[in-house]
Amino acid sequence: MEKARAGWVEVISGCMFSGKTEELIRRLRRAQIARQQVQVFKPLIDTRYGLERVRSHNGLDIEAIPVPHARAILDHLQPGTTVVGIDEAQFFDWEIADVVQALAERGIRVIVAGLDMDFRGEPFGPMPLLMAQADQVDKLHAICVVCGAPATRTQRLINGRPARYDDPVILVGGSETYEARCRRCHVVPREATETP
Ligand SMILES: Nc1ncnc2c1ncn2[C@@H]1O[C@H](COP(=O)(O)OP(=O)(O)O)[C@@H](O)[C@H]1O
Ligand SMILES: Cc1cn([C@H]2C[C@H](O)[C@@H](COP(=O)(O)O)O2)c(=O)[nH]c1=O
Ligand SMILES: [Zn+2]
Repeated sequence: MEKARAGWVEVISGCMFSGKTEELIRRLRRAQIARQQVQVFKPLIDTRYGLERVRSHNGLDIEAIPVPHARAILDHLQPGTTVVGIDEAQFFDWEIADVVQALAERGIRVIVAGLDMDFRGEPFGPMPLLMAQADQVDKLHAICVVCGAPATRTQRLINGRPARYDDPVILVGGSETYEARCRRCHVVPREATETP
């Protein structure tokens, strides 16, 4: 008996503005050109660019299905789908790792994009687990807006000042609240006395 085609998991990670969504869309478009059947999912929490699209900071976009939790991806999966894209994976519950594994076991190529670290520089949600279980991981860099070096961190600014360590982890937003920064220029005050 012929063995089923093996699936594959790719993770595209990095800080905000590093080109994760751009790269996700590039890979998905190439898959469509290759006549693969593609489905794209995103967490319902991210409503920045309209409900049913994933969009990059420089305006590329692709149709996407918003889902309230990871398991719902399996409910929406169509029988002929061969490639699944998932954006903003850091916002999903931990079950996303099992869902991604299950898709790969069904022979599907899964391409996941998400923030590796939150604004504090700490691992973000299920991303470390997804990265550990992936077949391929690409960590992208942005440009530090302060010094021009490669950026690996995301700076959160509240009223123009660095957000403090005890701020809530989840705050949906774009360039009005976040900047790409290198390790040296990234600031997260821990103590009240450190805030100007
Ligand atoms: N500091 C920055 N460094 C690099 N690209 C930036 C920066 N600020 C804005 N951009 C724009 O953001 C685009 C990447 O957007 P996107 O793919 O949505 O990133 P991500 O999904 O990683 O947040 C770049 O091609 C560039 O046009
Ligand atoms: C660092 C950080 C980011 N977020 C939010 C802000 C945006 O809505 C997304 C990231 O989008 P992108 O496609 O990577 O540009 O995540 C957050 O909620 N908490 C954080 O610490
Ligand atoms: Zn810098």
